[in-house]
Amino acid sequence: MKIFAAEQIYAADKTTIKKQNITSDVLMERAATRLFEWLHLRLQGNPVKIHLFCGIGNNGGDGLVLARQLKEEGYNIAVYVVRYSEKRSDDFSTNLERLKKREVTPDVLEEGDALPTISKDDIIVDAIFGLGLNRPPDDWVVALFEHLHRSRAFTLSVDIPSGLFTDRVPSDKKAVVKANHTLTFQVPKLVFFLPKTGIFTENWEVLDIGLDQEFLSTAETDYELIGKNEVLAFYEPRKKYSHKGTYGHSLIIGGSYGKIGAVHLAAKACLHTGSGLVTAYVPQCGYTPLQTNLPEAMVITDAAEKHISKIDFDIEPTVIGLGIGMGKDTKTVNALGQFLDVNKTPLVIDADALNILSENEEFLDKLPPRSVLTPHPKELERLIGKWDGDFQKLEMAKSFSQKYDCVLVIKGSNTLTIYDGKGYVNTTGNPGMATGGTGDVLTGMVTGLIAQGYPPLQAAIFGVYMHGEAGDTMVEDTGYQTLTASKLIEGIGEAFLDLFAVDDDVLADEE
Ligand SMILES: NC(=O)C1=CN([C@@H]2O[C@H](COP(=O)(O)OP(=O)(O)OC[C@H]3O[C@@H](n4cnc5c(N)ncnc54)[C@H](OP(=O)(O)O)[C@@H]3O)[C@@H](O)[C@H]2O)[C@@H](O)CC1
Ligand SMILES: Nc1ncnc2c1ncn2[C@@H]1O[C@H](COP(=O)(O)OP(=O)(O)O)[C@@H](O)[C@H]1O
Ligand SMILES: [K+]
Repeated sequence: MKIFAAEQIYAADKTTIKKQNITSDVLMERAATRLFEWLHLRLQGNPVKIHLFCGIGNNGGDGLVLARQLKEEGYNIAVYVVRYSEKRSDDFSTNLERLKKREVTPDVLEEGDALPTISKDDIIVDAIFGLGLNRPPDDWVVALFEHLHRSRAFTLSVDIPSGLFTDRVPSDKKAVVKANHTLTFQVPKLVFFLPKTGIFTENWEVLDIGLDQEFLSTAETDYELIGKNEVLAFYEPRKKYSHKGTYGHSLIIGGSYGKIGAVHLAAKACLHTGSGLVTAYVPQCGYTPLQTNLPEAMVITDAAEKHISKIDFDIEPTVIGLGIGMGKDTKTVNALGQFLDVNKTPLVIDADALNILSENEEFLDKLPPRSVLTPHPKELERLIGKWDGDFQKLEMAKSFSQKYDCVLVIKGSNTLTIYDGKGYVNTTGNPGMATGGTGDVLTGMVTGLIAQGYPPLQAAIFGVYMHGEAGDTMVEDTGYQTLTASKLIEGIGEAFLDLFAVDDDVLADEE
């Protein structure tokens, strides 16, 4: 699913109004009707008090239309106009008049006014600011946001939590409404997925308001949200007359004394993702544990006992996963530099190999085109330098990826894959995966996909999705705390099966 920038959404609005020959008022009515239907379906006439806080722009207009529809259905509402500006949008004004005709006159809240009492069992609808926010809210509006938060009432934000910009991180966390749920129009917003801005809404949901389909499908966007539909398009079925040679040979290079487990996890994940053959290249201390515990994998050992001192092998791998548990011993650093001088095989690079690249920038020029780099945020900072906010981070990551022609997988709660100026936002995964070794599993999975012929960008996007899906499948049995990296590997098979599972609601429709 595409993620549109605010200007593109305004453009989609305009196109829709023109092509469907409707007014902006009709579009607002349609949007707010979707909000009403969502609430009504859940509340079923429940007399709970609903406080609707409306700004003076179109986000506020949506709130007023919702208030009118709730009133008509007999709900217990209180409506406030948060008068943070003298201006009013036309559709706001039209709908204020309509509401007044239904004998609902909103309380106007201005600087210095007493704030309404809200009980924690009430519901707050936040329609204060939408996509039009262009500067931080005034202090008294921030005080209102804090008042809403202190009430602990369920907070439903319209389109976007008020105070959240679509293109920058707010400098003051208090200046944003903390939403329990956001009902966003037509398309998800990038800020829902970034670490410093995603925290302002616990959940989000898209409401289809019928914007012009042609505009939506033809517009180019900088970001895309990756779910099952997107990765299904990449999936390559296994062929009946295939053999292990068909699915590539992965070489996993890494490990050091005390960190052989990392290679074990990556090699095992690689096998579970379908690589035809897997060989591990480790220091000698890794030989016995790997041969004992992972009989499917072959093992090549370095001359050194405890760390990699030379990367030299006489096999011809399809792809190499490099760096997990490798350490940064001087000999290992030299071995990596010498290896990159001669290597032509596609690479997936993680962990200590990334740190070595950060400290030896000249190595970056030696990477084969479209190498996949999988940094967590700290490794990313070492690679691209410090950033100021998530948006600058993304711009820096895009430049880095372009400069070195690499696929950059920024790991995190919503892992973001960057390539060729575009970002792919993953939707699977859970906090149970925040535990040692899960990144090694991802390296193995992406390596295994490239071995089977997936191009590096697709392998990264698909691997990240499947890794998160494996975590989501397993966490149902283990709970967050017990979801270890080994458990994650056990979930990879389920993640593949799930790609073709028919959703329960589809089955129900057919019955
Ligand atoms: N296709 C869709 O998705 C549809 C979207 N719709 C809805 O429209 C919403 C966007 O509406 P919007 O453009 O009127 O913006 P919104 O945020 O309501 O108004 C803010 C206004 O306040 C001002 N202002 C800004 N910052 C300020 C500040 N800090 N302190 C004080 N003032 C400030 C600024 O004016 P300024 O003062 O800068 O001239 C601005 O005009 C969107 O989120 C969705 O809810 C639906 O109705 C239909 C379909
Ligand atoms: N809160 C979270 N939600 C979803 N995925 C997460 C979360 N925390 C971590 N992960 C995932 O777990 C993996 C952790 O990788 P990494 O930090 O490299 O761990 P390690 O080095 O121990 O293997 C990444 O793929 C990351 O996206
Ligand atoms: K809002």
